[in-house]
Amino acid sequence: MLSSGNLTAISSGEFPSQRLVAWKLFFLPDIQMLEIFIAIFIFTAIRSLRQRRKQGLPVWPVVGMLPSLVTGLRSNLYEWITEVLYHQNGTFRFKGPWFSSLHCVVTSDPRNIEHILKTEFLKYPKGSFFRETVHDLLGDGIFNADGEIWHKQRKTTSIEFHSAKFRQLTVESLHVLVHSRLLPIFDRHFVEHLVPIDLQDILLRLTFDNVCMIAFGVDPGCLSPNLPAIPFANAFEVATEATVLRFVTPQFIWKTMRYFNLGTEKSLKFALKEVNEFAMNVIEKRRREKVNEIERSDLLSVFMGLKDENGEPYSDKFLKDICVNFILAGRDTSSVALSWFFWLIDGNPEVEERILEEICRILKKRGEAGEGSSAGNVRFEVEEIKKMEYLEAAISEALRLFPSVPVDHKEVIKDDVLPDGTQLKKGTKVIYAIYAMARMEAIWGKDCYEFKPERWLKDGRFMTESAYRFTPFNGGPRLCLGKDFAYYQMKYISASIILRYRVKVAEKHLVVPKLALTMYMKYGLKVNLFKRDKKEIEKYF
Ligand code: HEM
Repeated sequence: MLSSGNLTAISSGEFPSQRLVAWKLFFLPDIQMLEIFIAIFIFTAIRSLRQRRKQGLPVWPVVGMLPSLVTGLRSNLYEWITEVLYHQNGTFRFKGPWFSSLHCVVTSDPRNIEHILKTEFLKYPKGSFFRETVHDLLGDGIFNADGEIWHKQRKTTSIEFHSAKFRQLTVESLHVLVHSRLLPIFDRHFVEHLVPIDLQDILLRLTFDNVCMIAFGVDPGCLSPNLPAIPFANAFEVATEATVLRFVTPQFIWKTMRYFNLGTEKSLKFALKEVNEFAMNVIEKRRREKVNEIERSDLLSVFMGLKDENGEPYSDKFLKDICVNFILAGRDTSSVALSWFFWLIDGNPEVEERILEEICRILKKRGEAGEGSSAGNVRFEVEEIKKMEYLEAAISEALRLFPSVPVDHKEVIKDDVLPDGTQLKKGTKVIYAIYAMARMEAIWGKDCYEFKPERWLKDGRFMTESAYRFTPFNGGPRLCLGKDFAYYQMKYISASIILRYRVKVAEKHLVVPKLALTMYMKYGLKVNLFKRDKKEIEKYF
C-alpha cells in the first residue's frame, strides 16, 4: 500500500528503488489500460468493418450504423441508399443506435414490394411509428390512416374521383389555369426579358390552385400575374421538411425538442399554425356557404355530409386533416414530377423533338377545324391528350428516375418472411426505396440510369408497367387515387408549354433533390423560356 509518507519520500528522491515500484504502480496500470483500450478499439473497428461486407454498412457499438447514415444525409441520401442496396442485392437491414427506433429493413426488390403492398397487405399497415412521426402534420388523413378510418376515406374519395362531375371539373380547371394564368405569365416573362424564372415555383402554384379547385371548390389564386408571396406554401415546405427529419432522428430526441420547443420542432410548430389556419379557413367558408344554402359537390362537401362511427358529423379537426392530406397529395407530387421532367428534357433535345412532333401530328388531325398551325390558340381536347403516348412515356420515364415520393414506409404487425428470405419480427419497419429501384440493373437493365422514354413503348404504343417494378404511384389497395388525374394534368401542362416554348435550364443552376416528404429540387428549377419560331412548328404540319 502506498501511504502519503511513501509518496513524499519518492517525490523528494530519497528512496530510488521505491521510486521504481511507485512508477510501476502509478503508470503501468494506465499503460495497460491504454493497451487494452487500443486492443478493444481495433477489435471493434475490424469487427464493424467486417460486418460491412455482410450487412452493407459498418455496425459500431452503441450507435450502430448511424455514422454511415449521417454521411448519407450530408451528401445525397437517396443515392446513398441506392449504393448500399446495390451492393446488398436489393435488401439491407439498417441498425440504428441501440437507444433509438431507427432500426428497419430497406428494400428495392419488386418481389418484396408486391408482397408488402398487395399479397400481405393487411400485415403491413403504415403502423404506429409512421403515424406518430407524421401525426402533427397529417393527423388522421388518408396518408396516415389505417383500418376503418383509411377505408372510409379511400371509398369516398374513389367514388368522387371516378365521377363524371369530377372529370369535368379537372378538364375545366386546367383550361383556366393553363390558358388564363400560366401561359400569360410565360408570355410576359418572355416579352419583358426578365431574369430566369423558377419553373418549380410556378408549377407548385399551379398544382396548388388546381387541387384546391378540384378537391375543395376554392381558388386560392397563387398563380396570379404578380406571383404573390404565399405564406402557406413556405409553411408547408418547412412542415414537410421538419417532419421528414423526424424519421432520421431518434424519437426521444425529437420528442424532447418538441416538448421544449427547440430547433426544427419549433419551426414545425410555427409552420403548422399557418398550414392549419389555411385549411380551417376553407372549412369555415364552406360552412358559411351551407348556411346560405349554396350547394357544392366537391370532395370537401362530400366529406362534410358524412357521419363518423358515432353518427356525428366529422369534426373540423378531421376535415382539416383531410384538406392537408389532399394538398400534399395533389400539390407536391405532379409539380415536382414535372420539374424533373423539364430538367431531363433540356438535357435530351431529341426527346423534346419527338414530343413536339407527336403533338403536331395530333393537331394536324383536326383537319378543317384546324387551328393547328397557330400554337397560340391551341387548347387541347381530352381525346388529344390521351393520344400523346410518347409524351406519356417521357413523363413515366422522368417519374421512374425521379419519383415524387422517393421512399415509402410500412410496419409489419406479425412475424413474416419476405420473398427474398429476409426474416421480419413483428413491429419491424420496412422502407421501400422507390428512387433506388430505378437504378437497379436487375430491374431495368444496364441502361437503368439513362433517360429513355423508348423503354415504355412497344410498336410505338405506350405499355404500362407492373406497379411493383414501377412504384412511384404505390401499388395494391393503396395505389394512388389521383394517378389518372395526375397523368392528364402533367400531359396537358407539358404539352401546352412544349408547343409554345423551349425551356432551357439557366446556366450554372444547381439541381439537387431536397430531403422532404416529396422530392423537391432544393434550389428550384431556374429556366429561360424561348418562344418557338413558327417554322419550328410548321415543319411538322
Ligand atoms: C405525379 C403525381 C403523383 C404521384 C407520383 C403520386 C404518388 C402517390 C403515392 C406514392 C401514394 C402512396 C402514399 C402512401 O401511401 O404512402 C399516393 C397516394 C395517394 N395519392 Fe397520389 N400521387 C400523385 C398525384 C396525386 C394527385 C394529383 C392526387 C389527387 C388530387 C393524388 C391523390 C392520392 C391519394 C388520395 C392517395 C392516398 C391513397 C391511399 O392511401 O389509399 N395523388 N400517391
